[in-house]
Amino acid sequence: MSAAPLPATPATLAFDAQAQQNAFVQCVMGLQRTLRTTPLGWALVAWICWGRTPPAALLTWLGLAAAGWAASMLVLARLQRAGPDVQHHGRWLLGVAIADGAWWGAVMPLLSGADTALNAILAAVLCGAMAVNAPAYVPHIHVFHALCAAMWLVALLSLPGHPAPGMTDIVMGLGVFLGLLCYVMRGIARRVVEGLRLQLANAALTAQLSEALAAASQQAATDGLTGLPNRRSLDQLLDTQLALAQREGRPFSVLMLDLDHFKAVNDTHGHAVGDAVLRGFAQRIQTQLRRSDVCARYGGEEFCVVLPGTAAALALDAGERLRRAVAAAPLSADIRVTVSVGVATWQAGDDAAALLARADDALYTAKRTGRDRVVAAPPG
Ligand SMILES: Nc1nc2c(ncn2[C@@H]2O[C@H](COP(=O)(O)OP(=O)(O)OP(=O)(O)O)[C@@H](O)[C@H]2O)c(=O)[nH]1
Repeated sequence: MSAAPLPATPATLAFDAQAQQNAFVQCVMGLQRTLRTTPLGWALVAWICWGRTPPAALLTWLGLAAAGWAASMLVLARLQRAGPDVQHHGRWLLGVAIADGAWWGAVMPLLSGADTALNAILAAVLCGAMAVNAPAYVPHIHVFHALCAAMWLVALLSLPGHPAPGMTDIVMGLGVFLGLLCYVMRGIARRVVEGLRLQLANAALTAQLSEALAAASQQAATDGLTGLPNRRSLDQLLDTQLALAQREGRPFSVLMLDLDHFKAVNDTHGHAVGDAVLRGFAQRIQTQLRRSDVCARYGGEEFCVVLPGTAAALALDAGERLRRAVAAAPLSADIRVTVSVGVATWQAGDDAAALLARADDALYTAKRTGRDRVVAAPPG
């Protein structure tokens, strides 16, 4: 049972083109392999004909075969270097096949004679040669048809005035065998090419899926408005930092930042401007951080900065730096805002909730004592 063909869409047509190119490359490589074993076929023919056909005829055929073989090898090497351009190089492959078929077919007019048994054996050798060649041509089966046709047509040349009885039957039998071989190989070829297309379709689908998955996980971790990591990412980051702190005693701090009187910005200028201010705020903060520091949107106009490897004093400095950077220039158009900052540094026994709660308390103190200031949470 053959695989169901893919429906014709732009994507599947692209797979078709790609599958054809792959098939072409495989065909060229397969032929090179087969041609390397061809001299064994010559040896067989020479052994069979030795003492039974005139040496001049045998030498003529061997010379013809060697010339055709060398030319085919050269063309295939060139095709391999040229790459999988089926449109431009397909006819060269066809040429190789026709030449191969012709010199194999020349066995009959050149080497067959009055000895019917010899003629039948030669025909059997030709059948074997075509059967050996067939797998190499499977990805490009119409070329195999040309090979068989060329061989049989040249074999037909032996018929007019042939001295041996039954020669017509032998050549016709050869034709029947080649016809059957072509028919069977055609079915196999269809399945192979379909398999190649499905393989490519699968690979493309897998690539699309992993891209979509990467985009989805990126989206799930990012705040849509500011492009900063969201609360979910923050939780993961805090877990990592807590594990490091607990295992290695490495300190880290968090800053809780909340824009001052942000409601007034929305009320005065509208929500869209408020959004622009939040984006400007996110950008401003990011320009002030080290590569290892992470600013996440905690929710609304509240943000949380995680400072890995940072003890209390340096965290306070960082908070102050951020506060000044925000107040220094408008965040969007001519809208200036200030920010209040609460600082908390991890201490043994803290989990994420306790650490954030201490930072939040410090932030609340900053708000309560006038805003636009940085307050560190007391230890304990
Ligand atoms: N434009 C915009 N506004 C937001 C967003 N999220 C929260 N807000 C607004 O932020 C404002 C927060 O107001 P409040 O909690 O009263 O705080 P505040 O006005 O900043 O006052 P203080 O924090 O006490 O200084 C509310 O008006 C929210 O609607 C957002 O994504 N975009």
